[in-house]
Amino acid sequence: MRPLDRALTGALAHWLPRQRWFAGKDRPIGEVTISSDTELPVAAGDVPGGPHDAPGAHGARDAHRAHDAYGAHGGEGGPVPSSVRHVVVDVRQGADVDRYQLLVGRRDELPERLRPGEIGEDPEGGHLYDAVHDPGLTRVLLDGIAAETRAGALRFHRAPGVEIETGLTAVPGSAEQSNTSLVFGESYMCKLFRRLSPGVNPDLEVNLALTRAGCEHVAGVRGWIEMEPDGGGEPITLALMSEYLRTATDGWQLAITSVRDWLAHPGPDGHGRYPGGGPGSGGFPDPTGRSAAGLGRHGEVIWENGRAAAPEEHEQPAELDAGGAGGDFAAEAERLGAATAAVHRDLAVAFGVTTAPAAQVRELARGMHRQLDEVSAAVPELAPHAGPIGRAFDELAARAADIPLQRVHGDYHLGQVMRSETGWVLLDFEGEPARSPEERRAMAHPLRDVAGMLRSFEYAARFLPAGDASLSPEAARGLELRARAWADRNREAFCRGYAEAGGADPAANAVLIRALELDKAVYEIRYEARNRPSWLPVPLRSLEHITAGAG
Ligand SMILES: Nc1ncnc2c1ncn2[C@@H]1O[C@H](COP(=O)(O)OP(=O)(O)O)[C@@H](O)[C@H]1O
Ligand SMILES: O=P(O)(O)O[C@H]1O[C@H](CO)[C@@H](O[C@H]2O[C@H](CO)[C@@H](O)[C@H](O)[C@H]2O)[C@H](O)[C@H]1O
Repeated sequence: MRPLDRALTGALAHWLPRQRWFAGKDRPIGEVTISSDTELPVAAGDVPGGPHDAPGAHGARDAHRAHDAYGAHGGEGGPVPSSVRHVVVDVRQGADVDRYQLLVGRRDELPERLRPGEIGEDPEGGHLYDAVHDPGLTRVLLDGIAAETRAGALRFHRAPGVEIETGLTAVPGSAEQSNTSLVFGESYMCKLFRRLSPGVNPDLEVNLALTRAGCEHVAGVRGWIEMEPDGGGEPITLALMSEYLRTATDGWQLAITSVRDWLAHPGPDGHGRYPGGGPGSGGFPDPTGRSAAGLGRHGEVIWENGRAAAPEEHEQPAELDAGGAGGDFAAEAERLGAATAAVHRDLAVAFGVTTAPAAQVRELARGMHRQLDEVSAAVPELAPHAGPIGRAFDELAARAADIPLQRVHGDYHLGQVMRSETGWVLLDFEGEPARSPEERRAMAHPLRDVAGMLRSFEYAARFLPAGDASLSPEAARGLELRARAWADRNREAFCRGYAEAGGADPAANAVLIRALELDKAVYEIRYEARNRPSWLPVPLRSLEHITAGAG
């Protein structure tokens, strides 16, 4: 192995667990090996910070000369590379080996803006860094798609009939996400799938099919990148480039804004404050400067039904009507339900529908139990809820009947939808990142997506207070009552919109949807433990509510 590669793999063992998209934060890394390494030459161009933008960038035109590629002088932080390495690494953690892709740049000196992406040092001098933050280098992706380039095993594709505008600067997306997205100008969003799976990525497969079907609820596909595997077989999808929804707003942000309004909503006594700021934030002051009604200075319940409060745990006081606050989300939730039903209809046409016999439903319930056992063993906080959750799965098995199956979104939540000026757009048909490729592409009952979105309403409602460790138990209980009111209102509106637009009625499938929702909650517990441990209280609080009284 070259000293440079040894340095890179050694540094990655420390760097990878600190990345948001790295899925194995709960286990130590045994070994990192490079499975593919392709140098991508960056063509001359006008992108700010690009190789030819640096004063004195002599030698940069010959992209194949490794030293010159990194060795020209001048510009902010020294020489600007004229090529970037596309590296695929295998990461061994115990018996598991996961494959990740990286764009690795090398500079003699790292400018300030690239320092957060530093991976490690080159033994011959200089720094290796995550090149997704370097617009001078990431343009190679856009240029490659525009020109349908081939480089080593990499294949760049343009969507049929699409012209690509080049010369756009890429900025990494700022959203909370499992992959890395680059926004080119205001035109394209290119998502680099960080953890690679064999074969076509369902996000590409489904988005292409829905784009071809003229579905108005997806971002149109503009291109993609894939890699031919060693020894042949189906190409591995590396990236998907879609139309950038410039004016659209993330569903999660819209929902959180609504929740914030609701928590700050004044009530009859004029008391209270809005205390929370989300997991790990330590809280922040009431942005409205006024008091939240129903809640005391520390968020505790101080009024209910016009008197001092001491509600039963499951009581829903009349004042806790989440429709009363400004920024009510229910009309949007209903529209989102209708858009979801429309996409399910298009998916059914594009990929077909099959019937799962009752025996398969019982197998589904067994799979839910298996996941519950695994996650309960790994995350002790789940154990107290395992009994009621398991009983919901048993009930699904006991009442099993034939159900229809089709392709679905598979990991549906508020961060996967955007509200554009024309309506809701669904994103990211990749399925749950922790599932196997076969599971991600498997057909499922469409209510699985409905259950996913119901979980997301539970998350949005609790996200702000969940991170505030300074709340007294009573204050936390007061905020929990408010969270429930918001979640219930939006859950109901979403389900109504879904059923009225022709989707299966969740109310008529109560056993199935409860099992699906609890199964998703168990998945979330594992997801948070592995990826964002500070978020664990969010699904746990919701589980406390959902499983309370279930025996
Ligand atoms: N086509 C697009 N236009 C604008 N923003 C987008 C687009 N696709 C995704 N986003 C934004 O990026 C975020 C992450 O995208 P997503 O596809 O869910 O990535 P990941 O698989 O990494 O979670 C979304 O929540 C949304 O805010
Ligand atoms: O968007 P991804 O495909 O990467 O999905 C994974 O990450 C999600 C978080 O980014 C995670 O979603 C969970 O957190 C959301 C809030 O951030 C919440 O709205 C969802 O309901 C909750 O499941 C998702 O589970 C995971 O697969």
